[in-house]
Amino acid sequence: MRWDIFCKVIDNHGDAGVCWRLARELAGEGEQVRLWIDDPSALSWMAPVGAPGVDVIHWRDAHDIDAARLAPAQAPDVLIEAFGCEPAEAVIAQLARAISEDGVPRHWINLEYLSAEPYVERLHGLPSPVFRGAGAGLTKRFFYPGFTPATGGLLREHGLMAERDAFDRPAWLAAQAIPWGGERLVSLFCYEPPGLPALLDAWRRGPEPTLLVVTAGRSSAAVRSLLSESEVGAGATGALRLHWLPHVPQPDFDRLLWSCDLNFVRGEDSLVRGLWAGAPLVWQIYPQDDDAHHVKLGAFLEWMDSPASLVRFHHAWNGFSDATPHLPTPEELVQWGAVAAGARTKLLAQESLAQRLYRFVGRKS
Ligand SMILES: Cc1cn([C@H]2C[C@H](O)[C@@H](COP(=O)(O)OP(=O)(O)O[C@H]3O[C@@H](C)[C@H](O)[C@@H](O)[C@H]3O)O2)c(=O)[nH]c1=O
Repeated sequence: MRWDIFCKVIDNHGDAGVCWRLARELAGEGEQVRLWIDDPSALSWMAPVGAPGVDVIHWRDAHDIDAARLAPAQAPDVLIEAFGCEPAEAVIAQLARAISEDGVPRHWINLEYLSAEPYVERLHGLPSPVFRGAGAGLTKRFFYPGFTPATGGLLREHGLMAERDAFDRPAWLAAQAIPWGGERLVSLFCYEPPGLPALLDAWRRGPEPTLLVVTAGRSSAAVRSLLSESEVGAGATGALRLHWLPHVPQPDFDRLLWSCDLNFVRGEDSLVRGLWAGAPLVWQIYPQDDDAHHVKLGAFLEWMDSPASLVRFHHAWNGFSDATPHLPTPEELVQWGAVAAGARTKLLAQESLAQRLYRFVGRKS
């Protein structure tokens, strides 16, 4: 089938990250995928070598499409609109014309944001008639990723767990030049978490040595802003050593999470990757103006069966409470790890997002 995925980059890397993973996975299943994206710059490090079967096209090139001159077979079988981004009219026109001409079932899907809130099960799959523009008269359907069987599920490639099981941690760390000496290894991917200064301070004071692998971009800027020049230069402060990771391709980002004893993730895609890693994780949720993210975080923590210590830590890390995050004790880390592993087991018993997407469009995976 032909799949057209439309992606508008709003901010950060989640829009491109989710769309790229989906495109790559569908192409891996033998699909023809065009990923239309208005700002492909992040793909230069996220996916530097691309993927067979995925054409990345700049959104503006859609203006050159003359829908009236294209055969229906050139229209998408499935048009995926990521996060309500309103795909290019020319491709919608192509879809509409093909539907009217060849009678082949075609689909327009609005891929939504991930949440563990109950509304996701209610809204997943609902139709939304289109009244305006080139698509007037068509119906799109909502596809909500989620954590339960009644939702659209989570992106998970075939064979991911086998790869994770065969993963050689010391070899990968050495290949990335991450100078791990056997100490507690922690990854940091975040915005500017209110709990960061307290946590850096706690790591600095010990009691055990920690190597913090700081990802590129906002995470690294946030940490650097809290250290002195000499600490940044030395890459160390007290019991804490720091490694500044450059932007790495998505598969290496995943391997970073597989390597660490504790992962700090943010947004949407890295949360899912943290769940597949199965190690203790702490999530900085993408903040929303109306504080809707408070409820969203609560729903996720509840779905995870999080113990009180993990809930408290999340509230402090995200600034929902005045408390400062304390270093998790070894016992707490064990408990958080058990919770993460349990969550992963629950998810692995379910179909992946791509498998559910196939059923959604009436195909077997
Ligand atoms: C740091 C780093 C990230 N990545 C990838 C992993 C993920 O695919 C992507 C980061 O995406 P996220 O984890 O979702 O976090 P994010 O904060 O970048 O994206 C956010 O963007 C907002 C607009 C959305 O509303 C949020 O829900 C969220 O998706 O970047 C790499 O591939 N290499 C790297 O070195």
